Amino acid sequence: MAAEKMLPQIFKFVDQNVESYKALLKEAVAIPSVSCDPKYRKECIRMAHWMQNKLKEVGASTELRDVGFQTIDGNEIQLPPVVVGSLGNDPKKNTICVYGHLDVQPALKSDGWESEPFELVERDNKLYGRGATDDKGPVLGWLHAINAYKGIGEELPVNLKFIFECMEESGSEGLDELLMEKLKPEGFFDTVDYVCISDNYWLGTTKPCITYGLRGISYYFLEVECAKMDLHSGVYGGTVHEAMSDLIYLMNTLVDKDGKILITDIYKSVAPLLESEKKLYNSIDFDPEAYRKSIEAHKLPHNGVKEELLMHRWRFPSLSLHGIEGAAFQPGAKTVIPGKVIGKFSIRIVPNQEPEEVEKLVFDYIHKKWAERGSPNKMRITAQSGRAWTENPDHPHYQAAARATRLIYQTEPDMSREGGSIPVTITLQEASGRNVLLLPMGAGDDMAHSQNEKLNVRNYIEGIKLFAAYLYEVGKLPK
Ligand SMILES: C[C@H](N)C(=O)N[C@@H](Cc1c[nH]cn1)C(=O)O
Ligand SMILES: [Zn+2]
Ligand SMILES: [Zn+2]
Repeated sequence: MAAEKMLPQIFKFVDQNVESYKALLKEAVAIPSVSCDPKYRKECIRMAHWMQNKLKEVGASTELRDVGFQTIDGNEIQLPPVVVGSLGNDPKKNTICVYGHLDVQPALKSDGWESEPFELVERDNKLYGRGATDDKGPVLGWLHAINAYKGIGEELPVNLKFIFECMEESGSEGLDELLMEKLKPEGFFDTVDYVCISDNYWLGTTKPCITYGLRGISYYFLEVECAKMDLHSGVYGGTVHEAMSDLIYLMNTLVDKDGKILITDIYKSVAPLLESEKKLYNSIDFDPEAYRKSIEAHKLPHNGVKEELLMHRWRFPSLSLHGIEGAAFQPGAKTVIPGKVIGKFSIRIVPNQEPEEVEKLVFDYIHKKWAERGSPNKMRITAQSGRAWTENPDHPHYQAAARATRLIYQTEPDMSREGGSIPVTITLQEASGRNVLLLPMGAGDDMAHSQNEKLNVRNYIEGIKLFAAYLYEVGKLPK
């Protein structure tokens, strides 16, 4: 069928199937595939099986690849399998490798959700539920786009390969090894021409973007132990060196009130800002005041200057303090001295910071501060890290995605970077040796990881059309 006719037919098919797309997302959201909590590991495994079946239903050949075990507190825990698949092997067609993740961040209604997080609910044309935008909606978008071609009786314009994991929110354990030591030697990437990931968001709420950079992440667990058990503060207070005081001391040495990281030499290897790069930020559509209002922040740092905010979100490192395990976080006046506390913080790392180098700087700094503290308690710090990634956005692959975006949204997409991390992206770039592109489905106010995560119905449905148009545009690229 001629292109002018085929895509409009696909779009019509998509519009006719909106309810079934919502229903499938509801099914996926109902599986609480929280990867960071071993309590939910069975659900992550169930999620991988669910996805394998869905891929089979669209005609893909699939397998579940075992990636071994994870050690938590000395216990070996089975990692969820990675869903690997392929659809089509026509040597005349381009092949796209699509990656996505099926695991989610934890969520409880009591965190402040308006409805049950694992029950997809529609309110005001928005689909609320954990994983709706990160990343179950986008992953299902690929299935629906494939189905739409089938639905109008058309062949897919490309061959597809799939990698769907269930540990992305927890450092993608085991995935790099699967890619580099198994799939690559087996020839999985030999026919891959392009890699596409839909696991980030537009910068704002109206303008689409295509993303060519991600920050990496270096995540730390800082443990201080003063006793083998929690202690009554009335009985033991004044007679022990408290672990919590030591931890707060250490955590308070990491970053100043304006967000400047205080770790010695941490900025040393950050890629210098070039004049040519500086200019890129001027043209990006980003309204700091709307951004501030959307999160109800009192004031933004960097004097609220657009370019500065974007640079500090995309190309400079930031350090966040996340929480303390073992602390009395529940409501009520608990009078306990915790025996052991684990402070959690992370640094979003950027080109040209390497995780090993950052980890060493952090460890050295913490050990120095610990020596200065002079506490007799036991202190231990561990880390898990993923690298930053950037790509060439002038590549024909990006031009194809821009054409698809213009067709769906009738506007020129911004070329953006992303402050978040998808640890496997750079590994996919290295394993395939091909151009990698991030094609976001959701909007900038979707609140991934937060309370009331949502995906706009419009973003979901137009996103499915965008994926279908992207497959078509990549299909036209010379082989
Ligand atoms: C951008 C992506 N959707 C995402 O949310 N990634 C996580 C990855 C991560 C790594 N360690 C823990 N989570 C993120 O950026 O936080
Ligand atoms: Zn996430
Ligand atoms: Zn994600």
